[in-house]
Amino acid sequence: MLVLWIRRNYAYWKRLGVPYEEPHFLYGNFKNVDRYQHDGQLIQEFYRKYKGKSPPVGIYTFFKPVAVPTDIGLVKNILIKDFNFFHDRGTFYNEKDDPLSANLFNETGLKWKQLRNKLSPTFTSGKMKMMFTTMWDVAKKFESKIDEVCKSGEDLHIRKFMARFTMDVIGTCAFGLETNSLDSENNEFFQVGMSIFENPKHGTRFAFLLNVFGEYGRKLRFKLFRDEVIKFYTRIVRETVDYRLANHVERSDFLQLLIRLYTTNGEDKLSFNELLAQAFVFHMAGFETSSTTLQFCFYELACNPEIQDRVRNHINEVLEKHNGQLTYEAVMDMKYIDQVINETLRKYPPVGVLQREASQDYKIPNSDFVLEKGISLFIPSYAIHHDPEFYPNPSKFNPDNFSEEAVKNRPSVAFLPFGEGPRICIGARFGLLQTKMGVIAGLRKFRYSLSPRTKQPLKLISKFFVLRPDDVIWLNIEPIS
Ligand code: HEM
Repeated sequence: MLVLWIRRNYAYWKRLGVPYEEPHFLYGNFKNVDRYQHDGQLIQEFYRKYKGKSPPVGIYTFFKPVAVPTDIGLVKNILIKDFNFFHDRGTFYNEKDDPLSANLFNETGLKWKQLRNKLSPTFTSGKMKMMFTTMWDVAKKFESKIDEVCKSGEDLHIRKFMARFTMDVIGTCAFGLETNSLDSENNEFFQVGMSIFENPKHGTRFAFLLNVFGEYGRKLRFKLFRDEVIKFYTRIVRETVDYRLANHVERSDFLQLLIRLYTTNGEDKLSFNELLAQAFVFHMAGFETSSTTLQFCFYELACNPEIQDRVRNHINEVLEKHNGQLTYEAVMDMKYIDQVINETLRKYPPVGVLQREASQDYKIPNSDFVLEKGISLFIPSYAIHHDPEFYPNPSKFNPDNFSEEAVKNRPSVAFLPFGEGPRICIGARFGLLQTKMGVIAGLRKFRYSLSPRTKQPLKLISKFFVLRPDDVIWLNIEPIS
């Protein structure tokens, strides 16, 4: 019976006449993910093979059919124009046993929409401006810690360093907590936060399996996160909320905005678990994505000294224009850094595949194919970012890919580091700002080159979805006189 069921599932794309990749009997087309490949690179193989031949290619995660759009027009329709058909991601969560998992990223339907409306005001440019000074205080400390490493003559372990910086930024901006990870890694915040990605409860493959069997997963009481992670965040958020309410403490951070929604009696009210899940996702999504971006950015700057010099000169020129004052306006004026960060996000998008699920049948325009209700979609952002049609010589690190002219001449959805449409990353502004602060603080006074200890070429992996280098990147640092 089981074999028949599996065979029937694996005949899905053939029955519909959609070109497809032959699946492995158990894993579908995801046999090598986690072990040899990250999901973005795997999907890239299918994208390259079927682009121009069929608007979607059919694959399977385990037994579930997944459509991979290979046509940029279709990508735009799914993410933006016909979003009403594709408002959910279809990712697993289990509100009852793992409250952290019922967050904005995983929520579906009306609940997602209401939550998104409530949370969007948290991330306006006005709010970012308010957080600027707090962020820059952490960045200055980051600069002084680099100075210490520089004076010691040791190489810089770039992953840990960047993670410590972004952990402290998000710790203070999201929770109002001085996490002090830059002083020492031996604090619970850093250790537990890092463990989510270093030692995830499930690998990418198993997380995909949970997406396939969501209902059964909930019945069997599967969780996305380890018990110690759930306990830690529940305790820390509970203690901080109780303290602020009892002592009438108000701060300009994300938690304060969530507390306001928690204490209101109006329609916008959040329960404690809803508050907890959002505080958690801001923390989790907020530090690792920016930290990994900074890591790849400094790696590329070390490999491309002329670009590194150009960024440093640009910082100095803009600062001079702003009377030497590092203000929010001066940072916004540093356009070449935006180009460098965008090029980093193009080459190394932290999230290499965007997920969607069809909530109703969808006929693909100008074709006979119908994406049926319940079908998963994997938008191949990593593959699109490495497509020579949009980026000539895609393996070259070239910030000029983001000159005004170049951006104008490309479809907007050819650049998807934050996704697109109503489900675009809610924290994109914050992520970009903290990454930019890291670049400024890291580059003003120091020059970087690749240490011989760094293995080349870089091998990419993704544990728990976020792309990162498999081996440690070590950099040499020199002071700039
Ligand atoms: C460089 C930094 C970041 C990158 C590259 C990034 C990337 C992404 C991507 C690709 C998505 C999925 C979008 C889609 O499916 O269309 C996403 C969603 C999300 N991100 Fe980010 N992110 C970053 C920073 C942040 C920060 C700082 C926060 C919070 C403080 C955050 C919170 C979220 C949340 C809550 C969602 C789910 C949004 C929804 O479904 O409505 N991210 N992010």
